[in-house]
Amino acid sequence: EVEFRKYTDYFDDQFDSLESFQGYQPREQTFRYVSSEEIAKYCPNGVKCVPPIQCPAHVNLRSNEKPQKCRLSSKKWGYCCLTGYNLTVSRPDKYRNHQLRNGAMLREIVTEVKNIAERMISHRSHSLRTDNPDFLHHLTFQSTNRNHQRDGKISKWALEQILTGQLIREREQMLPEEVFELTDVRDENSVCLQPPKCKNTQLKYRTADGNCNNPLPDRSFWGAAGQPMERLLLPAYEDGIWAPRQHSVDGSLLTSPRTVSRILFPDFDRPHSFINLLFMQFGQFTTHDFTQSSSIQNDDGQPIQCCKDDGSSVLPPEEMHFACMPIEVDADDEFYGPFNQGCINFVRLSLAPYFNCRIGFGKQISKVTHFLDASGVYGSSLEVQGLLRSFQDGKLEVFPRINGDMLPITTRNQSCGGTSEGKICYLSGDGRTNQIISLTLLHTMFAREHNRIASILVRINPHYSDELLFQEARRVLIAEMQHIIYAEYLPLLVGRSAMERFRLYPEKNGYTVDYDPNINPAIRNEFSGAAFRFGHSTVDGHFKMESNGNVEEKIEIPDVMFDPERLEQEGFPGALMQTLLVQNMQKADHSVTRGLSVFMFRGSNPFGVDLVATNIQRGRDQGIRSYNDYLELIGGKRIESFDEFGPMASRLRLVYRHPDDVDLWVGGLLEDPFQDAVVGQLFVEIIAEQFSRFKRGDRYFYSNHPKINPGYLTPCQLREIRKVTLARIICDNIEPIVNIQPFAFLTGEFPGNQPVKCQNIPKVDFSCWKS
Ligand code: HEM
Ligand SMILES: [Ca+2]
Repeated sequence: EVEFRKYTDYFDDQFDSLESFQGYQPREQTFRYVSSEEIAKYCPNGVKCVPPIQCPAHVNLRSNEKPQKCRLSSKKWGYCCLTGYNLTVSRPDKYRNHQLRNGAMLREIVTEVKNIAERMISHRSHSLRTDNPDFLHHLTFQSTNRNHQRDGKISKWALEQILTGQLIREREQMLPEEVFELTDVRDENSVCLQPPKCKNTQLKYRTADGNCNNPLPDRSFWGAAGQPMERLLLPAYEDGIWAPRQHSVDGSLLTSPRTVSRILFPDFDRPHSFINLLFMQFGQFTTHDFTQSSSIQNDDGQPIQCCKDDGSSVLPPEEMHFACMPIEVDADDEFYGPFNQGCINFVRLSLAPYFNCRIGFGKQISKVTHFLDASGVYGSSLEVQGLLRSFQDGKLEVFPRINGDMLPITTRNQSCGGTSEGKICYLSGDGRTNQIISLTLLHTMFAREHNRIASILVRINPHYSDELLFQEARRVLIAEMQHIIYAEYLPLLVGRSAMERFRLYPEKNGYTVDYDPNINPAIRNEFSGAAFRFGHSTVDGHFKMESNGNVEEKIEIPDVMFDPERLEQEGFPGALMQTLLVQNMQKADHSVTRGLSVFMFRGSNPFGVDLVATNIQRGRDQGIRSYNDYLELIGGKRIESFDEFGPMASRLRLVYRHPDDVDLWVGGLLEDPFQDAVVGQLFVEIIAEQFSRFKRGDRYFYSNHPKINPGYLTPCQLREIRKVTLARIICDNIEPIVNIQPFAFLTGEFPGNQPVKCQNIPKVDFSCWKS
């Protein structure tokens, strides 16, 4: 505690002396915090004391302000906070109170339930056949160089903890909070995970796995690969620990997500009026930088099967793995019915272990670094980074082919599905690269950009070693990506008001001093499990490939999932990029292409997986609370009648019993876009909150001041990075693009965005990198 105070004071001193900095505009102070460490009895007039989760760290606080701690009525401490204080979301109180047993009895219980937990985990159930469409779905959870054994071990530890907690609660009828307070639930065989240690907190370059970003010793792992997702609100797990949300507030079972999908998410062609498919594809590419969940597997590492072999129905309970949550399909399903498919495979997500054998509610693991650090290009571990480098002149390994440099072809025969002997599949920093061909194209483009930067750097600094060239080029590429995200991507996605309220616009000049070591950059479940999945609605079912202004070929997206081979056809990458630039994306609404909702990953099957149903089931698996709770979190009014959803009311009534049941992903997409944003207001808030964490919780954020960022850019370099646009990167790396709209995410028809010659798009001058 003492050390921590010293550290934050140190930051404060820095910030005070920085105010005179060029470009740093002190904002009007809305509220002066007293002393952060003191716990106040009352908050100043008009300010409420709320649990920390309700006081998002970014709103109305300046970099040098820390929220005042205060005493909540529950005796715990909270924050004096200007936002979120009208929140009343509370946990349903359906557990009987209980007196804790004495220590000896507890130990006995722990040993007993641990044995049960272990038996559950090692029970080997059916493994999914490789020709099942869900097999490809399962592949999207794989990392580039997955260490099966290590992943399996960590997943096992986590499950053991959680199942132990669940079993104790059930047996002893305890409140989840009481279970969490048990301080010692280990026995002699327990393996307790310790927080990783960071040897050097002043490294110039980011680590590969994101460790050592936060300079405080007890937080150095924040945002690192393998750390859990966190939450905006407490989970809606039905037992408070990990049981999925499966019941309506009236006690009946929630409707199957497949039924919700059929009734609420038809496939309409509703193109956005001025945003193109590149925006959609860049969104998925960015997603894969900050999140990758993982599904629980059989003990031997094989994917779990939850439906009968022929898919006609779910497995009988005694044969079903505890991680199964199969999606049931109605007999009258107009799509799956004729194929006699009564069941879609679905397996729950892996969890991250708590440190020191503590017990808490289930927290889903994310396998990639939570930071926006181009981990999709470089991998989320040193091991993968090593695999991707050529170790010559700082470059990534690529292979010159007919269309220019291509990513290495992976020899792991499963990366494009089990039945794909001889299929071409590429290797990059992310395991999902081959999922759809346009994603593979972006991975190819950014690998080329890295090598382009490295080759310029070696020219101006011939004395640099391979390592130095690699790290410098990586640092530049990460800065470019961060700049594109905050300057070009986000303003379209969340709109002007949120960009301002959450202070997300990149500064025009000078350094930023926004970093706050109190902000954990970790992904929120609500963000990755719901809000950022808005993107699924923006996907178009076809790529309309043009030639001289005529549509020459319509490529159906399921035909280019896990099958990127066309990138090797002469001219194809350029033609596909041109399509992404000119074809409009679909609107973010309650319409999703059948390419995702029934044909996804169909391979050679007549039917595929339903991504809409998967998103809904995933939210329930993660215990994401219902739409209404989040409306309240952002200060909105709860929906009391379905009529408030307008024309969708009658359809909603068919699939939900009560407005409080509406799943977050569903409710969010039913909202009209908020002002000039792509998504509705609730998703705007959740997304902006997260991107403010990516900015303010990342010490290495490209524009951070030298006193904050050990890998800071010089003023001259920063000035150059601010010239970067996605259009420039496309010009530099994708042939034969010679004309392009300056603002790459808007179609060329958008006023003022007519395509211009590449030579008229500003370029980064690398002379600032000479040393
Ligand atoms: C281009 C076609 C796309 C396909 C085939 C696709 C497919 C998938 C699949 C299969 C999952 C895992 C679902 C689960 O089991 O929970 C997923 C997750 C996700 N997708 Fe997509 N997606 C696409 C585009 C997008 C776009 C455009 C965005 C956002 C702009 C997006 C955002 C997400 C997010 C945030 C997740 C959660 C990732 C995680 O935490 O593991 N996706 N997607
Ligand atoms: Ca990352």
